[in-house]
Amino acid sequence: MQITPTDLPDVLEITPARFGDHRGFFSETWNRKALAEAGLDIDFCQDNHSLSAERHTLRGLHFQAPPSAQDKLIRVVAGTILDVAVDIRRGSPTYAQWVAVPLSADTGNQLFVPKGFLHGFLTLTPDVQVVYKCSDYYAPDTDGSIRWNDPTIAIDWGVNEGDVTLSGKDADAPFLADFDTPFTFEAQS
Ligand SMILES: Cc1cn([C@H]2C[C@H](O)[C@@H](COP(=O)(O)OP(=O)(O)O[C@H]3O[C@@H](C)C(=O)[C@@H](O)[C@H]3O)O2)c(=O)[nH]c1=O
Repeated sequence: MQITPTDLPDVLEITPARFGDHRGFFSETWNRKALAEAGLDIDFCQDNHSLSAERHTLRGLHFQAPPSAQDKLIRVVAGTILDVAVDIRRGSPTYAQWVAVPLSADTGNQLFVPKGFLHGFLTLTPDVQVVYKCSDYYAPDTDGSIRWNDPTIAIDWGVNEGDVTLSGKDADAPFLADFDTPFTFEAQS
């Protein structure tokens, strides 16, 4: 397993080992002990799986507010996405900054997105299936979205507004400037 920090220190790219043979490959996609030894002992309790049929489907930018905030470990089992995390922790030195990491079924790489970050992805191929682990249960009352093309965040998605497929909730999501973030930055001691 290889763990690579991104430009946002708490967002990590994780690439599990794959053992290939004449049949294909085998990979441990999550091993709690191995991740705990790397400093990520997360008590995941829910697995999610989504299918996005069209290329350039965009889901995001999502969060669940405390007390139902979620750490997420995201991977792709069919196709390729551009996976994005945005720091929305009040007082963070990287507030409103984003990272984008391509995740693909071919490489099996994963993104760890902690509490306090927005998460979203753009599909780069048709028929994309994304699976991810969450550290808290779905809580619709605390579920929220920030506009995917928020001008303050200014993510370079590489697509034009008219070219993306969005849910109604995401198309009408508020902008960051109109949003009082429920997350506070906690400096590491
Ligand atoms: C997220 C979620 C949704 N649902 C339901 C609510 C709704 O009827 C249907 C579709 O929900 P959404 O439109 O919110 O699905 P989607 O847009 O795929 O939402 C997901 O986007 C990615 C980027 C994330 O990071 C996830 O945490 C989640 O927010 O599924 C659950 O039952 N459990 C869940 O955990």
